[in-house]
Amino acid sequence: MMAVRTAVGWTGDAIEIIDQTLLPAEERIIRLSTVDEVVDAIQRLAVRGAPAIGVTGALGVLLAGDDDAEAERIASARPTAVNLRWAVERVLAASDRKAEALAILEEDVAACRAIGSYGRAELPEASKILTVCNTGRLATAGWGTALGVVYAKQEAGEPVEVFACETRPLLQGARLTAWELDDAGIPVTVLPDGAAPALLAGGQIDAVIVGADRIAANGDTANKIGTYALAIAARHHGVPFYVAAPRSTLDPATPHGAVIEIEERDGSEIRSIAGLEESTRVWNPAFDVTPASLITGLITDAGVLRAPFGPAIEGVLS
Ligand SMILES: CSC[C@H]1O[C@H](OP(=O)(O)O)[C@H](O)[C@@H]1O
Repeated sequence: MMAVRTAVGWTGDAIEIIDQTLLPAEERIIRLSTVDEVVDAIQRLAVRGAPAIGVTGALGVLLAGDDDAEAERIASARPTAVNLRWAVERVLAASDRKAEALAILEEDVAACRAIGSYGRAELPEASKILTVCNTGRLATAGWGTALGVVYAKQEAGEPVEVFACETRPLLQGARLTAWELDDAGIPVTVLPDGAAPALLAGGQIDAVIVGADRIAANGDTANKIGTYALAIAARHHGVPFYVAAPRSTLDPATPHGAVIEIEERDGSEIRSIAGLEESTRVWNPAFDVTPASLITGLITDAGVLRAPFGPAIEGVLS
């Protein structure tokens, strides 16, 4: 079994993940020993979160043997998180693929800690943070990105409280962030996604911190659906809005947010909540794009990047 209770680990000949579809009711660790199992786990969000699926993809290449077509199935399992294809292609190009895959895992652990440290320095000592989706140890190989900032504050003995949007339709906030933070002894309040602007209007939130699935060269950021609405409300109420992500989520090949492919998921994820007929039409995008103009800073493992984001991103990737 995994020593560290994070999203993904390597046993030496298989991948182990926490099956996040079962949380919070059950913390079950499952083994992924084939490419089919890896693709299935990524697509049904048994393992999820841009950095975590990147690490899973990297380790998945080791299960694909020398069949690059099988590795491509992993890289294309979900389209929006840049980390997945980036990690698969980096391992495919390596002379020692196992060493490269394990290096990607260890780099993510270190990146999470660096993000935590840089993010902590951005916030008041006692902070109330609003977030969406899940960006903690269930979304990375380490302690998380946006939630990594929260864990860094806890580790430093600074008072921190989190308000977590439930994050419909799959409820990553209500099911996963609340479970993680309760487990860590960090105060967390779950709220309906639609209540976030009213919470921001109340003036008690010190910062909004979210994760990212792909950050374009100009700083436009794709993240869980609902993030854009948070950014608009935060700007309207003068609350700082940060995106926390490792450099592996920066995508210089994508010039701006309008060209980021947004994963559209099956309508059954919505219909099942409301008991809708199969004939009911549904639009179920998994992500949206927040324009760089609404972002206060990009908290990365190389520091906090500020506008103009283009040169700043180029600087940390050069
Ligand atoms: C550490 S950021 C992870 C990022 O991925 C999540 O999406 P999903 O749960 O569909 O994998 C969400 O966008 C998070 O911000």
